[in-house]
Amino acid sequence: MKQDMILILDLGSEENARLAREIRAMGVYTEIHPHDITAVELAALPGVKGIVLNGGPNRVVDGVSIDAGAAVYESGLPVLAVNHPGHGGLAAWSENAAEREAQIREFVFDTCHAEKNWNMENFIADQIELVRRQVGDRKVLLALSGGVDSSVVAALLIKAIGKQLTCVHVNHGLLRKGEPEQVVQVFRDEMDANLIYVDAVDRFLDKLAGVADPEQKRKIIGAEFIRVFEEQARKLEGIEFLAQGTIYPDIIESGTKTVKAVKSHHNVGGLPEDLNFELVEPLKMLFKDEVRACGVALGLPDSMVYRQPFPGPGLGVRCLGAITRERLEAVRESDAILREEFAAAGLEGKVWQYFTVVPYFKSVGVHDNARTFDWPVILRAVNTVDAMTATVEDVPFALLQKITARITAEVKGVNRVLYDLTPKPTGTIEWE
Ligand SMILES: Nc1ncnc2c1ncn2[C@@H]1O[C@H](COP(=O)(O)OP(=O)(O)OP(=O)(O)O)[C@@H](O)[C@H]1O
Repeated sequence: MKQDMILILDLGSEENARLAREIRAMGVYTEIHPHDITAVELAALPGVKGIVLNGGPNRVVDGVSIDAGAAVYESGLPVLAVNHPGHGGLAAWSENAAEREAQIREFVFDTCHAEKNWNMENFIADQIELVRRQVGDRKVLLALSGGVDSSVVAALLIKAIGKQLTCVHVNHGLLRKGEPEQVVQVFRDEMDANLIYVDAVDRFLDKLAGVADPEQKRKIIGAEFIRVFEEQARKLEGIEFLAQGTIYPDIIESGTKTVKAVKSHHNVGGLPEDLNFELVEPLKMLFKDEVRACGVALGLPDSMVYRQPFPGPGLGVRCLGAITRERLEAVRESDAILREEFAAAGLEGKVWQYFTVVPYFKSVGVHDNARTFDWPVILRAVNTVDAMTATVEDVPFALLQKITARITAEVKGVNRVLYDLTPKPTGTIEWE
């Protein structure tokens, strides 16, 4: 490993992740570890130059105050205690941004003498080496959605182990226009990966036929995905590893007391035990913006690396109620027009998330002097910082009119366009 590291020990502070990002932004690598790290574990971490004990009110659990073990205080490494009474250090990080930065810099550079050697090039070189060491000449399987995380894992592993990696992309019919094609083009054609493309559209849509309940729809999509992926995995011989796009927030977001509670929501969970894979998770120490930077450094297209968040069940939750192929096409086509027009208007990357929804009722319209009875398309465009609350984008009226004209002219079965003006709360971002 080529990097110096500042270790942040988790005493329950909610701002560990923020601090870790701030230090990384200064060019020094950080990791967050549980407060009860042992001397052996500590010695096994490469390049540690100093330790921050980030305290705060949460370090008292059930009346008992958590503290780091003797290993930390006896390590001989510089230790900065913050908001951790009885241990000196700082009473608190400053509220003032410039002062806070100065406090961090003083510890990282003046006290610990850490070097600024955290960058994507070093990270990628290190991960390639680690993956090669872990995998040897054996084989790895990856479920590749075309989303940011699994795409970056794929690009990294192709670099590290080439054809020892097999990627499986499942087209369940609920992806956006052009996405399955882009996965094939980028990974099979341009990066020469072993890519298995599974056309499971009929399977998914048949299973979903007549199912109107949103929760039920999500469950069916999730369960069917596991089934399809498992079938593919069983057909392949000699695979010992499963690669996953686990990222750092997946690991630390639940860690108020300790980071040991690794969340499994990101995993291709639910695979039968007898498949018995060992995991390869090369992005598990990266924050989302670092994952994107890694993707760019590996040569992935911007449209893949900067794509807006997309729900796991895909367009299935935007084709309201029981999914039909016709309405699903109306969602896909109208979504493509919305994305095209937002990009042309310079809103791509500025608006957090925007998409279209097609409900299951129809309304009367007129086209070429004839009566129509077709669906409406609902446009949604929102901004949010944390997805807990969201505001509605103030889209220029002329742009809304242009999008309306295109959708009603180009999308089959649609005769009306509506704009959703509801912030969150009271409306959620997605409709289902
Ligand atoms: N259509 C698909 N084909 C293959 N793998 C998929 C597909 N959909 C999801 N996966 C796998 O399941 C994981 C979790 O999917 P989820 O929809 O929650 O996306 P995510 O957490 O945003 O990750 P990503 O950015 O890779 O899509 C993905 O990382 C990928 O490995």
